[in-house]
Amino acid sequence: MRIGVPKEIKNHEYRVGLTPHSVAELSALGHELLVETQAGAAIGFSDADYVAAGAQIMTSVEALFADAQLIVKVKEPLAQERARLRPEQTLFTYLHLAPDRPQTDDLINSGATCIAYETVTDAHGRLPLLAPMSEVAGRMSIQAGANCLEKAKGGRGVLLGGVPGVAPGKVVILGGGVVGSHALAMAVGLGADVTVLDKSVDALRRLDSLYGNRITTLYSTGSTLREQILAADLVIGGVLIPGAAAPKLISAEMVKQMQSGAVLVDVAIDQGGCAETSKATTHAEPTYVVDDVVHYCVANMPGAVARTSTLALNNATLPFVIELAQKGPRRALEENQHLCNGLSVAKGRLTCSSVAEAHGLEYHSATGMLEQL
Ligand SMILES: NC(=O)C1=CN([C@@H]2O[C@H](COP(=O)(O)OP(=O)(O)OC[C@H]3O[C@@H](n4cnc5c(N)ncnc54)[C@H](O)[C@@H]3O)[C@@H](O)[C@H]2O)C=CC1
Ligand SMILES: CC(=O)C(=O)O
Ligand SMILES: [Mg+2]
Repeated sequence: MRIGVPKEIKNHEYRVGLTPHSVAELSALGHELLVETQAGAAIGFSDADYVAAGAQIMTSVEALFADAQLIVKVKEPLAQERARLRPEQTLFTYLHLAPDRPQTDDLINSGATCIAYETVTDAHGRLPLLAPMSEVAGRMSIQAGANCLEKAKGGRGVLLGGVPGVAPGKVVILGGGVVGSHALAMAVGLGADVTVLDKSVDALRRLDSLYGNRITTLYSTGSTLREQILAADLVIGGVLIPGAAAPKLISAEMVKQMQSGAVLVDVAIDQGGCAETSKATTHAEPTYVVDDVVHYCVANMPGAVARTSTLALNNATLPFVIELAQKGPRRALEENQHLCNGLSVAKGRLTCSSVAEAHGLEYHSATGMLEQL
């Protein structure tokens, strides 16, 4: 199969879909790898490294999209990339379609087979291709939040760990999944006072068994949530309903009542964000202020630590890329239900029910579409 790896073009996005190590694995299996020039250069993967791994370097991204049967990326395709997709092509990347109608419409119109990393599942009901980036973003959320709490950044001038004789900062984490548990590890490491809220008692039980009375776990209800948000120095938004738009747990009215200079790091922004006041930002301009609350809403946080993130992402995606390449998309999707759970768009139809619901569009079962691929 001809596999194309374009250079990412989102703001400050330095990750790349396949590392030279992954390219070498695919190349050894007899696949043809087309890598856009400089695709990994920013994180130390030179064109020469890709050539040594068996790739052909493409100076024209148009030619790459025209030739490749499978496109492997990191971020959702931007408008100019979507315009290059062809009906015979398979796209394998993060999509985050529920909060993004223009992208949803373009992918439907492209006719391409679009598989979203973030809804591929595993045998334990987890999201193995989202997890590595959630680990990165969860860990980063505390360093980003600590930074925003500094006065010069608009924050309330609180040091998360406190000092002897002064209480630590109060961190409230919404969602005790992958983002939440990795944020928790960092916040505890810094010596902050940490509370985690979730609707899943199992998630809270797991965190309680790891941290005991070092942290507070709370079942999330309207009133526990409100009480915690209003008292917080730093709020981390890490909730997820797979594939769906994030639930708006923090109203604009709650933001008004938060402490002046408090910080919200809304990691869930890639699914639309969990606060009514959240809107996506970029690494170039990561924050804005609403009612004295600093909002950090970068939708591609792991792009900032792109080398670590690319390696972690490839560890998880490579087996699926190999399966797609070896079997072809139709047989790979037919034989692997977990991969098929990632199928979002096929032959101009939406095959992810939560995305269809978010946009009020018609849903077609993925399995029903496979015979047309
Ligand atoms: N901004 C960025 O750069 C990145 C964003 N993300 C996003 O972070 C979010 C979280 O991802 P993960 O931690 O991997 O998900 P996860 O599925 O591991 O955890 C989500 C948790 O939220 C809980 N939850 C769902 N609805 C809730 C509610 N109404 N109240 C309280 N808890 C609720 C679930 O029970 C679950 O424990 C996702 O939107 C993901 O796409 C992930 C990586 C990078
Ligand atoms: C998950 C995601 O949106 C990212 O890693 O950028
Ligand atoms: Mg206020």
